[in-house]
Amino acid sequence: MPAHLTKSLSHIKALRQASKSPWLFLCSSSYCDAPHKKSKLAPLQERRMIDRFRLYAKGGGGGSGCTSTRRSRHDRRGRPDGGNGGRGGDVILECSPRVWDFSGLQPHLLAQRGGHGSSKNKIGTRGADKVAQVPVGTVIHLMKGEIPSVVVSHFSEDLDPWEIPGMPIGDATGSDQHSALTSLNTEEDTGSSSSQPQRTVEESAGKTTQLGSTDIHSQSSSSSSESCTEDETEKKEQLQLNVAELTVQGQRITIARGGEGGLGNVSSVKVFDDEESSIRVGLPGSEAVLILELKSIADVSLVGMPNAGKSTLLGAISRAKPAVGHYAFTTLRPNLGNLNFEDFSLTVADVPGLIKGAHENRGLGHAFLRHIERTKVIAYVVDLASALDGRKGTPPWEQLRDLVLELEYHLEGLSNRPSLIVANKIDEEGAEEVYEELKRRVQDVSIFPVCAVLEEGVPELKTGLRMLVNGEISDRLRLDKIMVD
Ligand SMILES: Nc1nc2c(ncn2[C@@H]2O[C@H](COP(=O)(O)OP(=O)(O)OP(=O)(O)O)[C@@H](O)[C@H]2O)c(=O)[nH]1
Repeated sequence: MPAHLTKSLSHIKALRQASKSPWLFLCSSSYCDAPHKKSKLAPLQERRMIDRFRLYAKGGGGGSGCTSTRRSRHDRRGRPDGGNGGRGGDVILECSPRVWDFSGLQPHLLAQRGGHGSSKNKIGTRGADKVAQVPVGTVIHLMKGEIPSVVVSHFSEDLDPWEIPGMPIGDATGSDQHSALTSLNTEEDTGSSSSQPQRTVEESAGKTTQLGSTDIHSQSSSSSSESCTEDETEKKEQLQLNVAELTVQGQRITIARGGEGGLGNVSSVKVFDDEESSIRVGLPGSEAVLILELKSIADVSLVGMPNAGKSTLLGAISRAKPAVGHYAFTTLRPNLGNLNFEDFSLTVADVPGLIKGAHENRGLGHAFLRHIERTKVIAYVVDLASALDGRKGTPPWEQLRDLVLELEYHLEGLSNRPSLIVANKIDEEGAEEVYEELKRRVQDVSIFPVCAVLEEGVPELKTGLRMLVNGEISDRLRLDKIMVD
């Protein structure tokens, strides 16, 4: 036996012997455990969401048709009885609230190919669809391939007798479904979105509908340009079309279609010999390369520094139950809550805390600045008590200045939308004076003093939010209206 092996064997024997002694056993077991101990990962890195994802999808190829002849004693020449090949499966994206980002997605989605036809007229089996779940608020940019098509059959709600599947529907569900999959601008024709003609989508297994003309908000076009400036490589690859948005639970779109199966010789299609083989072979599935981008969709975003009390506030104004903690970045994902009025409801997103330098991807950075892009109204939440009693926090007016700057650095004009200020933690000692000072230093925008914990000032705030979303008031927080020392 080679010398080094003898040496290691004797080492193992020594360890075994040592483990019989209780003292040494403790030592050896702790030694053995060491490599299994989970290394402590930085929590933010560990849970950083994936909000952009490049996806390749390919539909399953069609199965081949069969060439077969059935002969019998009575029919010596025989009759063709080869069945057609089965159709390949589709690749489908399904909108689901169970997933929050794209971390669970595979970069290559391939659907199953169709089965081959066989004798006795048997048609090949249809290839299984590949269904991948994507979060609510997924925007799809197309780099290569066909425009995705809506799968209508998936919607579980029963249709009313007067509704025809696939027709544009006037009610809320229908309009949601309709607006959810709208063709967006190409980069080249940004700005001409509203005048784009209606696009018809090719039929996909008899389950497709027409895509409506685009009515995409200016934010989408700005986001497309923003996303491109952000990633140079994508720019080179020429992101040609931003094609769809998935906003309603259960929506499905086909991003790559399965190929049709080849014809069996039982089909009464006359073919010449040289065409024979090509017509029998199933067609390949379509291919697509997509960029998925996640943006949550809400009417109002609560924007504030970490620990300002945004999650507590969301819980106070809606039925949402976000995690609340006295440490920064308790919120790692935007929480959504519904604010219901008698005749109206609006969605509020609690966006994770922004810090100085968020536009350079500090803190939770870009991921959440993008969520703000998709909200109509901004509610700036400031902590009145952050600089009280010798605490080293930032006074509310400075918090506001930093927040506006971060939004503007991220995307010019992002802060220029209807806004209000929530002056939170009014219950703390000395907060009243800070609130008075805040009113003096910040002008032209409504300030609502609130104690989120005790739900004080919440009804007034709700009314303010409603009026902003409805467009009854349109205050904006402007940098030159914030007085900082
Ligand atoms: N005194 C007082 N404390 C509050 C109030 N609202 C929230 N807090 C406390 O402030 C701390 C932070 O609250 P969160 O709601 O987690 O703050 P957040 O802004 O969501 O924090 P991030 O998730 O880091 O962005 C918690 O300890 C809350 O209990 C309030 O009105 N008064």
